[in-house]
Amino acid sequence: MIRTRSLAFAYPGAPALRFPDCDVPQGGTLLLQGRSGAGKSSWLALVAGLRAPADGELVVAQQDLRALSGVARDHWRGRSIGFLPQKLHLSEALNVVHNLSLAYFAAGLPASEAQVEQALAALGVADLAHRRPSQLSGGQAQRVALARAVLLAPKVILADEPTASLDDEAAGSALALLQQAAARCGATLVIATHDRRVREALPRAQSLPLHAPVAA
Ligand SMILES: Nc1ncnc2c1ncn2[C@@H]1O[C@H](COP(=O)(O)OP(=O)(O)OP(=O)(O)O)[C@@H](O)[C@H]1O
Repeated sequence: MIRTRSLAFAYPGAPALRFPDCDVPQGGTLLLQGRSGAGKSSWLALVAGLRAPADGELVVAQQDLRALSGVARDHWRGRSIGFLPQKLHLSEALNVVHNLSLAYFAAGLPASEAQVEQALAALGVADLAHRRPSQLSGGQAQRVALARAVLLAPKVILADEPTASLDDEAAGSALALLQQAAARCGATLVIATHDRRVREALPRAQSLPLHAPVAA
């Protein structure tokens, strides 16, 4: 679940971004929509506890994020949030299994290679376990990154423009994988997008339209 009230954030020297209130139940799907610069990535960073709000209430997966700081917030994020960033951030120094294992360190948990293999198998990429990221196609890398995002059965999955630069067939399959992964964890799914194909594919999803601040 995600609940925000009067949520605001400001980059130094920039006008405040003020976000509309939002209530998404556990297991619900939210499309975070708005054109480039409207604040989608900033909203995701607030909900992931990567940035602190300048103002407002923010409750994610039953946790009031204002009550958490430092290491406690990092561990909460590692256990509660599955993040599928637009740039996948897979380390070329590590193979696929070891890339996924980093999720345990971030959450302060002991790593389990068996669980990593299960997560890869659930996304149909078990045979890629010992490859380096540069040996994966774009679609395979996205599946691996999604396996990493859902490895610890997060309460909330945040996907930043998951269909950008994908053709129609690949976009459809990325959305189906995201929905299946969220359903398996009972997670709330947030997709930040300005791709109209996402709205068409998920007609029943809640929508949170964002608007860029008007320059003073
Ligand atoms: N580090 C930063 N410092 C200052 N301003 C920033 C910073 N990051 C983003 N902004 C500004 O904050 C606003 C919201 O940016 P944000 O990246 O959240 O938008 P977005 O909707 O995700 O855009 P896009 O679809 O292009 O990724 C924009 O006006 C942007 O220029």
